[in-house]
Amino acid sequence: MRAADYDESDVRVRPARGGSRPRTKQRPAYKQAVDGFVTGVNRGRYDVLVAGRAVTAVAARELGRGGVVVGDDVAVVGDTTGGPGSLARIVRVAERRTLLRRSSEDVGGIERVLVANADQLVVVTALADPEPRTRMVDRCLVAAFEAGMDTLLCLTKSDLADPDVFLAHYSPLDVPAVVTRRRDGEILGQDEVAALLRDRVSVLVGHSGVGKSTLVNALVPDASRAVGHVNAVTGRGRHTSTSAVALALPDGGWVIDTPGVRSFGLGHVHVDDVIASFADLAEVVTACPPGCTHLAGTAGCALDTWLARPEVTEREIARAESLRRLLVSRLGDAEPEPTAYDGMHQR
Ligand SMILES: Nc1nc2c(ncn2[C@@H]2O[C@H](COP(=O)(O)OP(=O)(O)OP(=O)(O)O)[C@@H](O)[C@H]2O)c(=O)[nH]1
Ligand SMILES: [Zn+2]
Repeated sequence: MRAADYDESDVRVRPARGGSRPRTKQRPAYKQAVDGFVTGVNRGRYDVLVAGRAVTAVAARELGRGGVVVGDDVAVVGDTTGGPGSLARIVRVAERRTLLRRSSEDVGGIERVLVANADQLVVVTALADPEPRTRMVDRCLVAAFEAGMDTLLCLTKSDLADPDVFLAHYSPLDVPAVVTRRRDGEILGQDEVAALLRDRVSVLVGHSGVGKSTLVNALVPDASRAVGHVNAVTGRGRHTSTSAVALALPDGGWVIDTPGVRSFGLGHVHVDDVIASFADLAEVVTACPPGCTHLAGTAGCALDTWLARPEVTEREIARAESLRRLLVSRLGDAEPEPTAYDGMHQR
């Protein structure tokens, strides 16, 4: 959506109390609105990139609390010079292409949008030190499937452990993977990662210590400066923030780092959201009884019938098992006890 498409008629008008006639109080015309891209959120202030300038903005009240998130394409009015002390106003949020959400299990399952419009979720996992947590990886993949995002596994520290067992575990899911390792103080495989991120908006998630910062700093040469800089308006260092921040990649595209996100509450995810990412199996389960959970041994589940075919292939069995594993990972807690990944062989 371009800014030129906005005008007064786009502004949501609250219906007047006690009558059907909408309030026609003087509203600003937004013909002057310009396009922006939200790169950060900090205590009610938004960092918006407008024509290459970093602009600080507030959000119009009608957009609601949490109505603007990192990754949003917005229309902005007011002072968009980006000069010291300048403040612009976000008046409109464009329709979102994807929506990465989490539900908080503690606050009655309220769901919160984390990032808008991202193309892919990059799950960063160390092959050792710390040990990979496959359940956490599974839950990230489920969140990405629900969000409508592509997925990428980024396996770090292959200098410490062989990636083969991990890769074999995930191959039935057809999730692309890239492996990095350190040699002589240099991280190898970074160019491959950069190529997979080019011209796309990628959200990076990963547990503490997996090497995510190392990767981000290598991909975005001035990342530490961007993250550490002190906000001109609030006077606070942005590194104190735990919310997502979008960093421009030198060759095009964005990396969205999520320092506060270690897990996903998946209470908002439905069985169908997961199955939709398995076109072949989605076809099979159309024969299931209504409300089928598709878990092994569920009465009447068409997956079991399909798996019992004499001509069933090993690959089909592996895919069905992987799907069922993801469906189970959707249940349960967001923060399980850390478990060592069995079957992993360290060098
Ligand atoms: N052996 C090995 N160590 C690595 C590799 N990449 C990063 N490390 C080390 O792993 C440790 C953690 O790396 P960070 O980049 O700080 O990890 P992080 O995921 O950002 O962790 P937090 O900062 O806690 O969120 C550091 O000591 C890195 O030097 C790698 O490929 N191989
Ligand atoms: Zn079923």
